[in-house]
Amino acid sequence: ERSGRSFNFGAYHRLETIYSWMDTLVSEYSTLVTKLEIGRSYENRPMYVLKFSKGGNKPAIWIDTGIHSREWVSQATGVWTANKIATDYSRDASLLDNMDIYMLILANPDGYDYTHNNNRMWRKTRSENPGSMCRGVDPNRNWDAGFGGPGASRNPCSDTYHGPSAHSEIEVKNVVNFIKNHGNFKSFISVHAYSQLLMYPYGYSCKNAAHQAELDAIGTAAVKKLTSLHGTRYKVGSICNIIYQASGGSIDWSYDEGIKYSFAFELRDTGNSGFLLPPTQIIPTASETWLALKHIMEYVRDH
Ligand SMILES: O=C(CO)C[C@@H](Cc1ccccc1)C(=O)O
Ligand SMILES: [Zn+2]
Repeated sequence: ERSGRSFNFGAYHRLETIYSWMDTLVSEYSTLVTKLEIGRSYENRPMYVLKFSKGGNKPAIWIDTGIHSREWVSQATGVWTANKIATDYSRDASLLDNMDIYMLILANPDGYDYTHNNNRMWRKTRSENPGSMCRGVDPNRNWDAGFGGPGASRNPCSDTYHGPSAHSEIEVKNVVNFIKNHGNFKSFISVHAYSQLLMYPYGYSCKNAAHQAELDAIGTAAVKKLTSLHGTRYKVGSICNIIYQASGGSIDWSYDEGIKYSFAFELRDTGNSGFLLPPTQIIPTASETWLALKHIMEYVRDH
């Protein structure tokens, strides 16, 4: 069946359902979308990346959702966005004439499964920590960017535990290897929830990034378009300045790798529902976020 028609984009789905939906998307848009396995998780679940391309290997944009498993509107937005890219660009291919887009919708599959079957509020990976009863590393503190600095915990029982070493988590290592092997990413976008923020580096320190003014201008323009749809208000700024100091974050690593256009979204809401955002808000959230994503991607294409 056509993935776009029978699949309910306005609901939160289990891991298996999202995986099988990916296969219907690929089969339906086989000239545009391919599915790559970039590695496996700690519990041996495949990490599938969807590649959107008109052929060959062009300068690329990375989008990951669901790195923190409890932030369900992030993965749901990833699913909606993948479908949107496929449906829009199988007709109007302007963006994909010059760029490829890679989407990792389930960046933390073990954690996502755990939120459905055990603990809805689980955030981290599910790796075992030697010498501790507590499991999991915060995958957004595990990157080699100010690793182990302020804004992460050395306590395995903490939700911001940075892990024994940078890239200790296979879920992080798989992405690092993929990005390095590809070697031509221009943009790295990581999607979280909640707080309604569009952030750029750095988190590991409150110093200005070299391209701070440009990133701020892009973010401000992107958020203006987002707000135009449903009036949702976002703040723009560096991670350290508008949320808190956080070391070992993914977009700090990508920026310091030379991927200039590195951003992190914090989707709806501002705390009323928090991580338990009602499914009725999935499509409005994904739709408004698309306007910001599209702005960023078109800017990257043109610069
Ligand atoms: O999960 C969060 C709730 O989405 C906030 C994010 C804020 C953040 C986002 C990107 C890089 C570093 C920190 C986090 O603490 O990792
Ligand atoms: Zn998060």
